[in-house]
Order: sequence, then C-alpha cells, then structure tokens
Amino acid sequence: MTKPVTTQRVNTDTPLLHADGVSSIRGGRVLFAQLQFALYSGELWQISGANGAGKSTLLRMLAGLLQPSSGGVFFNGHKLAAYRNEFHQQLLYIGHKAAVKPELSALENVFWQRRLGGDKSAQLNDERDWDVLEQLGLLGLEEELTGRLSAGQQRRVALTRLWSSTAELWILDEPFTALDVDGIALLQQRFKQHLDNGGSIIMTSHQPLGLADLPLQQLTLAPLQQEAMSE
Ligand SMILES: Nc1ncnc2c1ncn2[C@@H]1O[C@H](COP(=O)(O)OP(=O)(O)OP(=O)(O)O)[C@@H](O)[C@H]1O
Repeated sequence: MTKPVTTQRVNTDTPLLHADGVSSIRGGRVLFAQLQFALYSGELWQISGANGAGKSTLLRMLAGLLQPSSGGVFFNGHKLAAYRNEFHQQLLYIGHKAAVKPELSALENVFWQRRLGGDKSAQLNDERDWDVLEQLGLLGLEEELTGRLSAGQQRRVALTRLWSSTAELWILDEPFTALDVDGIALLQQRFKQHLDNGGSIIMTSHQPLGLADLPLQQLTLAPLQQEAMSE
C-alpha cells in the first residue's frame, strides 16, 4: 500500500480538480488509499514515487479514464461522471507512450491531434501546424512517417498538442521522457506560459526537475506495508 505525502497549502476557493478519498486496488494490491488531492488554477504538480507505486494509475483516475476503487474525482466541484463533456473540453491528457500514429507523417499527426482535440476548422497543411512544428524543431521532418522518427522526435510530435490545445488542465505522464536538453528547455518554457495564463499541470516524472522559476508542488506515492485486499 502507498501513502500519499503532499505539500501543505491553504486555499479556500474551489479547486479546479480534486480527489476525495480515492483508493486504487489492482491485482489484489492496494496502490494508494484514502488519497486527498487538490489542484488549483495556475498550479504545477509532480507526482513521484517508485516504479509500480501507482503514478500512472492515479493520473488515469484524475483524467477520468479509470474508476477509483473508492472515493471520487471532482472538476470545478462537480463529480467527473456527471460533468464529462465540460471536463473533456478542458482536459489534455498525454499518456506515457508516445501517443502518435506511426503510419502518419508528423504533419498529419499534428493535424489530427488538432482535429480530434475539437478544432473543427483544422485543415491539413494548416499554417498553425507548421508554426507548431517549427517551435518543436521538427521542420524538415514533417513528411517523414512518425514511426520512423527517433524516440525523442516522436515525443516532440506528441507534445505538439501542448502548443495547439487550448485546454486548461494538462495531465501528462512522463512528458520529459526521451527529450534532449533543448527539448526539456522547450517544454519547460511551454509549461511556464501555460501556468502564467492560469492553466494547470499534473505530471509524473522520475527526474528531479530543474524548474527553478516554476512553482512546483509534490505528491509522493510512498510505499507502505502491503495488505492483501480484494478488488
Ligand atoms: N490493468 C492492470 N491490471 C492490474 N494491475 C495493473 C494494471 N495496470 C497496472 N497495474 C499494476 O498497478 C501497479 C501500478 O502501476 P502504474 O503503472 O500505475 O505504476 P507507476 O507508478 O506509474 O510505475 P512506473 O514508474 O514504472 O511507470 C503495478 O504494480 C502494475 O502492475
């Protein structure tokens, strides 16, 4: 079982997202229990913990992709299940896999990400997509099949969503994976812009983050003595 350890903060406003007493039991193992978590607009949270501690599981719960074994997740004070459409309009979730279509070019991936993100005006070869590719250092690779790009280049294609989306809440599983030093700096700059605009971010990362000018808050899933439980 793991015990949540969070930093202390005092804020009386309604959180943008909060988890109230959530627990996860997977394969008869308690990953976390009675977890309390609240995220407010403009905040950046890092969820850390050992391999298998339940970080991805918690992110998927917070993104409404997985039901907690007990407890609930709330967006702007509304239970997710009853507020799904509004929540999805404000959510950008990127899982730990690259989340790109390998059989499409980088440019096609960026287009489809924009279209599937709800932008009905999006067109293939959109100037905005070229801008995003340029910002991510992907110019010259736009016609390449994404599956043939390197791991870091594929990650950059996946992360273009952070440049084209208008979602308020980003939930990102290991976004820095495979990025080089320049890629990490680019992503940190984008985080800062998003937070300065009042956006919020929850992410996992195994790396200690050098986010000196970003107000990082920590939630650690720490291992406790395991108890056998049924799901
Ligand atoms: N679909 C599933 N069914 C049963 N158990 C699962 C399932 N998915 C994950 N688990 C288990 O839940 C535990 C937590 O997995 P999770 O991916 O959340 O860990 P993590 O903290 O993100 O790990 P890592 O740092 O390695 O990415 C693991 O022991 C894993 O085997």
